[in-house]
Amino acid sequence: MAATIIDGKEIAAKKKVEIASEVQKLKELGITPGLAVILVGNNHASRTYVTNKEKTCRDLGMHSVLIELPEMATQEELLTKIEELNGDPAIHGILVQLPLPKHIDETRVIESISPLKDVDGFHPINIGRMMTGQDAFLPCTPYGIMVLLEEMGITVAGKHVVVVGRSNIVGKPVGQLFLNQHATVTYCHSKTKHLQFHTSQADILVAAVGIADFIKADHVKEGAVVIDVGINRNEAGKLCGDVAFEEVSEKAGYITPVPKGVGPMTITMLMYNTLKSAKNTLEF
Ligand SMILES: Nc1nc2c(c(=O)[nH]1)N[C@@H](CN(C=O)c1ccc(C(=O)N[C@@H](CCC(=O)O)C(=O)O)cc1)CN2
Repeated sequence: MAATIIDGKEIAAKKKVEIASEVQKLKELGITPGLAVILVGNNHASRTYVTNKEKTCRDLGMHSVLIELPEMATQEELLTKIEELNGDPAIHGILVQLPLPKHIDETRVIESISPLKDVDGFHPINIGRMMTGQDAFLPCTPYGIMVLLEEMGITVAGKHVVVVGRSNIVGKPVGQLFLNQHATVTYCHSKTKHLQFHTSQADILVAAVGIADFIKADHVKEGAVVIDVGINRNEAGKLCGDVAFEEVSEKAGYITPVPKGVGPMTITMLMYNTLKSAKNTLEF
């Protein structure tokens, strides 16, 4: 039987209505959640994401600031800008769009953002808090995946989750979030031997490798939940995920499509984190 499609666009739309309503309540108390997004250089995809972030902010009634720096901006210029935003009371969230140009040290930049405004959830303090189960800003794509499963009524506790990929942005943190919810987690990566042996045992399989159509039906257990985090272009230039959707959807129980699966949740959870940060400034 064909898999149930997890409609990320629809779930994101529902969440955004909830966020917009919370934003209105906060505005009545005199606080408008504010997000600053910094874009360095001319990466075409990054510009599209940043424009979508700005638009979503406006749609939800939030304040949004876009700071554009040229490709050749120095690391010092970027750090000075972040320092300014760290001290700006109208800004509750700061995000530096990744990837950065090669001459800029990404780790140094992420660590310069105040952990209290790190709505991307990439700062080591937020990562550490997440790992120890404390309140933290959770990275938006992994957080979005957890919300998708919750909205679909898919339980996580006791499940065997296999994550293929170990990036700092998606693979590592998503495994941790599953562990926090009492799943048994296996990480696979480019050096993993017998990949299919591992993936075919997964109750929930997360593909975050960045290779078009990498996960085939043979990698998947009958009835598994398959989460596709990939955003790739195939030889024909068509947007596609890490999962060979046509064949895998014949075997899986649930599957996220690309586009309109995990992707729309990333920006939605960014809005959620910005709202959360603004709420944190409320004095009781
Ligand atoms: N500072 C950050 N940089 C990057 C992040 C991030 O979370 N923080 N994630 C990605 C890019 N990204 C947001 O920044 C992002 C990627 C994809 C989507 C999305 O909605 N994708 C659509 C398809 C879009 C298309 O047509 O190209 C989908 O899957 O439906 C949203 C946000 C790297 N950088």
